Amino acid sequence: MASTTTGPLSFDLKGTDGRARRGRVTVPHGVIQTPAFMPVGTRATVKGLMPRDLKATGSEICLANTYHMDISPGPKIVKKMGGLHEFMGWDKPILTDSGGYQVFSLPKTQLDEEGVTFRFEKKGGKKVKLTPERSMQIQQDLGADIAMAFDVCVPYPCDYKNAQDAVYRTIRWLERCKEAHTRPDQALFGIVQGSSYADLRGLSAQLTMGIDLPGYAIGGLSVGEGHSIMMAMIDCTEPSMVKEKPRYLMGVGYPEDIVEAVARGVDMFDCVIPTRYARSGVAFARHGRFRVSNARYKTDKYPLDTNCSCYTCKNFTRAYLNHLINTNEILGSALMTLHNVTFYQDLMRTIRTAIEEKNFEKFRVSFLQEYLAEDK
Ligand SMILES: CNc1nc2c(CCNCc3ccccc3)c3nc(N)[nH]c(=O)c3cc2[nH]1
Repeated sequence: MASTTTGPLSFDLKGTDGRARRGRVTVPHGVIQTPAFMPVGTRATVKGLMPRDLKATGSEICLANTYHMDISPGPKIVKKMGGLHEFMGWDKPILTDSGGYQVFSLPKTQLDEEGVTFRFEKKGGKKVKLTPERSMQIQQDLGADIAMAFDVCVPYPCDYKNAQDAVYRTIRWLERCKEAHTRPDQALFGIVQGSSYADLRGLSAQLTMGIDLPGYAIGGLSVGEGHSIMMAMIDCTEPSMVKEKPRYLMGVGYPEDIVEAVARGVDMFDCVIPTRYARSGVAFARHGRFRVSNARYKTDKYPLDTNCSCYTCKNFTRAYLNHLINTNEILGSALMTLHNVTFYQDLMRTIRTAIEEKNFEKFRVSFLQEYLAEDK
């Protein structure tokens, strides 16, 4: 087993099956078995789940967001309260994003070499500037185990020149992030960009690998390009990424995206899908996803997924969840979220076992066959 330690993060590559990898990430607050799914908790909470429930899903790490935390309550308060782990009552690993991606989705943002300026409407349209240095300061105050570099994630589609400019600016900003990042117990991850251009993906990967860091993310995907371009871009990027450090595909994704990305060498994932879809009444199961709020489930006495052993599936019927979601009851969001995140974590556990047993390809084919079957 190859083990690589860079600062506060160690990565053990325990085995491979084709390009799929079975590993383990160790950071100050604990161990993350990979391939891993990281539930998104934007404002220091995974919406609808108490930390004890989040643990029950099998989640070993959760995410919080710099941009949202900067607005409320502000990093200085979180720091004063002992940092994110103390503040949110989560003693396992945490990862924070840099805020770049979030501000790009806001209207009227302005980008220049210094950083990104955006208007924050809640403060009476006050202009706020996020820079590599400021993003590092906020993330160091928040105190997550892993911090993300401040990058430029271009929308899709994007013309070649803008995508190329974003690749070079992201590298210049990564240098500034590394310079500004001094917290010894926090790992900084670089982010590879390049939009949907194979040559820019390879260039960005090589330039990013040239900056020694504990781990690296594949950014700029899951922005509307669709599954096949996403997979093609992973194929352009992954071969240039160092094998002995973790690879994190940002913002991905549906179960079918995750399974196919694991097959291409990705170790870590994050996505709002299981939590956001739960709140809108969409449940995930082996045979695909379905909207339990649909009238056909009004008298359905079965659990969401008969294979699932989560608290929701052990105690409640689809009929009851149909009722809760259709009456907008808080319990509906909580029970659906608990199930969906458990489904994702059970999928990751099955993936890890399949890689260990060297039958990941067989698992990939059989999972996709059942999950994507038309006769839902
Ligand atoms: C959904 N598709 C997608 N998401 C992307 C993100 C955000 C990933 N989610 C992180 C998060 C963490 C805490 C709270 C909320 C979200 C990206 N982040 C960065 N920095 N760079 C990207 O290129 C980039 C690309 C993405 N595509």
